[in-house]
Amino acid sequence: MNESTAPSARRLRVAVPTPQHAGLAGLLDYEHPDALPPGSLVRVPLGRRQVLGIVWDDGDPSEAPPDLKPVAEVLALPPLDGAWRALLGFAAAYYQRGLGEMALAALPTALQQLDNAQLARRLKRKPAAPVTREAGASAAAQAPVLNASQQAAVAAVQAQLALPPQAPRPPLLLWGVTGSGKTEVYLHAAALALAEGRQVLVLVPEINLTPQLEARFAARFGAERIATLHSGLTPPQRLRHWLAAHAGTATIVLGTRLAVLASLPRLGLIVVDEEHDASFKAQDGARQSARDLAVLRAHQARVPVMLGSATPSLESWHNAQQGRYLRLDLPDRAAGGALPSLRVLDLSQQQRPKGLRGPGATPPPVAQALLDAIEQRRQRGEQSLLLLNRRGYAPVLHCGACAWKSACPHCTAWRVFHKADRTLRCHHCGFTEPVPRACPDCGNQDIAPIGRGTERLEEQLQALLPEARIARLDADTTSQVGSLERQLAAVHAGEVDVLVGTQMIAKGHDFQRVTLVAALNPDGLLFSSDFRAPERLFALLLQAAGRAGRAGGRAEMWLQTDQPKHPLYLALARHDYPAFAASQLAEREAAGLPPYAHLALLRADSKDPDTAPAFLQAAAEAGQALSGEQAIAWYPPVPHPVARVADHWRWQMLVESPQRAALQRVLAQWVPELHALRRAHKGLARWAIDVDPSAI
Ligand SMILES: Nc1ncnc2c1ncn2[C@@H]1O[C@H](COP(=O)(O)OP(=O)(O)OP(=O)(O)O)[C@@H](O)[C@H]1O
Ligand SMILES: [Zn+2]
Repeated sequence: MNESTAPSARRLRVAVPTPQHAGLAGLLDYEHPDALPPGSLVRVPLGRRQVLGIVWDDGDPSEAPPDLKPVAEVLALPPLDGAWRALLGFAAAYYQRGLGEMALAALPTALQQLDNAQLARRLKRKPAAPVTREAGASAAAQAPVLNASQQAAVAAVQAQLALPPQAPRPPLLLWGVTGSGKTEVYLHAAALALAEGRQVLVLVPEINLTPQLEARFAARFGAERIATLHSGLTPPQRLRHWLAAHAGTATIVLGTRLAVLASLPRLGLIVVDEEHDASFKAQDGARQSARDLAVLRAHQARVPVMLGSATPSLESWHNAQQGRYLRLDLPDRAAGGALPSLRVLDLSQQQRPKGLRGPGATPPPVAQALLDAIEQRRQRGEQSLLLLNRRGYAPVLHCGACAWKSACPHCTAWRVFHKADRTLRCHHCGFTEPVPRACPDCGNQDIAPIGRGTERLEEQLQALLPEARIARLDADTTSQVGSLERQLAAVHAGEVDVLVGTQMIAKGHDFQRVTLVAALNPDGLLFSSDFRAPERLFALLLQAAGRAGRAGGRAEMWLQTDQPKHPLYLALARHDYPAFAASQLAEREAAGLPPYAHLALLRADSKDPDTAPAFLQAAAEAGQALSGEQAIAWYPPVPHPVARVADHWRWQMLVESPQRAALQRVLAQWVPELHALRRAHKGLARWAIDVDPSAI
């Protein structure tokens, strides 16, 4: 024992935000006179900076060497509990990230900047009232009487809540057709957990779905109990809501994928709505899946987790078939309406509508029969939704004289023509320029848009239906704070006859007057190279169809396609998700794809075209040498589907194994080698491992 160490000086292991690429696990030693409970938030010196850190485990006084740097400040906050630290520990290991990096990234950034006095003031404040229409609704909002299937689903949650801690709790997969009252099940299940004094975590895939769900929870339970966590909050808002969850004053925490890592000391139930949605998988940082972490978190915390969807992910469906998840079905619409019938329009058989002929006219956006159906709805005071999964006016501008096209100079992609502000915008790197008056290459004045996005659809439709009130909902029309809420309110109020939009209009909304939904150009996804594309397309179309006929009465879903007999569309027409899932799972099994195999991608970018593939090639060789007898397949590097973005060449290589544990073991051995290889490939801009990638 070192005599010069003060007897009370403690050595503490502190998680600090060192990036994984620095090669540090993220736990560094500091000293402090007192024992600090694990989970304490501290400020510590790191290099020349002072950073936020988390005391990770118990200190050891006997080992404290004399040269340790002292903890600079201890934040006056309750410590992060052991369950939270266990969750982060698992997540960092599973996604191959540094523990400190991942744990600190899960905390609000504003926590870095506040001193104890400021923090104390924040803690006294209540969470901000949610900004929603119904925010002021009384806490006594009426709950409908649940139907038998809903009751059975709620009973399953109740049974799990009553189990002793160590008893197994299979995740609950709530498979309910659109409009079957899944949200009502969540509300009742939440009430049970709240009644026991527990916190409820509700995850939704997209930020634009939070306002309406928040409104329903607020109407039932009171807005003051709710904290929201999503990327649309300002740093002070996010801090306030995070603190409310951490202190336990917020008993309902509702948010997008980042909310799964919130500190919830009294967690009692997790709900993942639209669990199939790809947005739950982060596309940067640790690239974690919030859905998968929700299942893990519930398991660790010994609380029920409910995954809800009309079109479950094939992974969850497979888990239910294997008996690992418990499936609960809501086969009927709660309010009594029938599911819409499908009308497939064979595009090759269609006539052009009047008024869109002559030179320069693009093919009609909607066939005449569909146009007539929309007009009939309008005259009856009903609404139509038109889905086109491409925003902007046209995906590319083109010069007829010299064949110039609006390529992005920084990416292997076209720049999209946006007519409203007359710009060409790259949707990959953001590079934006005014539209040239003439062809930049040959000076020809006649440069024309090719193809159609939502902006052009809106314009063309207005010409075809001059009396209709047409609105558009996409990332461009909803970029300003509050604009989404305003536009949705106009639709709910019946001030819109036809709503045109991207997938944003397809998900989750409880529109009461919509009786027709049309997908104008869905075929593209049928032939995508992404193995999950059919699953996504089926989910999107079924979700979209689900927006129609929610108040009862007859409703229709129209599809414009060149492939009227495609099996995916035939299954959709029967609303037959199980048949679709069975055929997809058979294909996945035959091809050795998830859920029958486990994947990881190593991605790398470089400014020059050669470094990234060379790094990946070396990485693949290093991997092969590691895996020995284990059942691991190492694939050669391939360019990313969009090969260059923002002047960087993007490459990736796939690692695959039929066993998740084997893949995890080999990845953990591989990562240190990658750090070494990275130093030997100076031109590499960045690299990252993506475990369970959403596309390959
Ligand atoms: N038991 C019930 N009795 C009467 N109406 C109900 C019942 N449960 C839900 N509803 C109503 O049915 C409609 C659809 O319910 P909800 O939005 O919960 O369905 P959902 O399954 O979440 O829908 P989706 O997945 O399509 O978004 C809502 O207007 C809701 O108020
Ligand atoms: Zn670009």
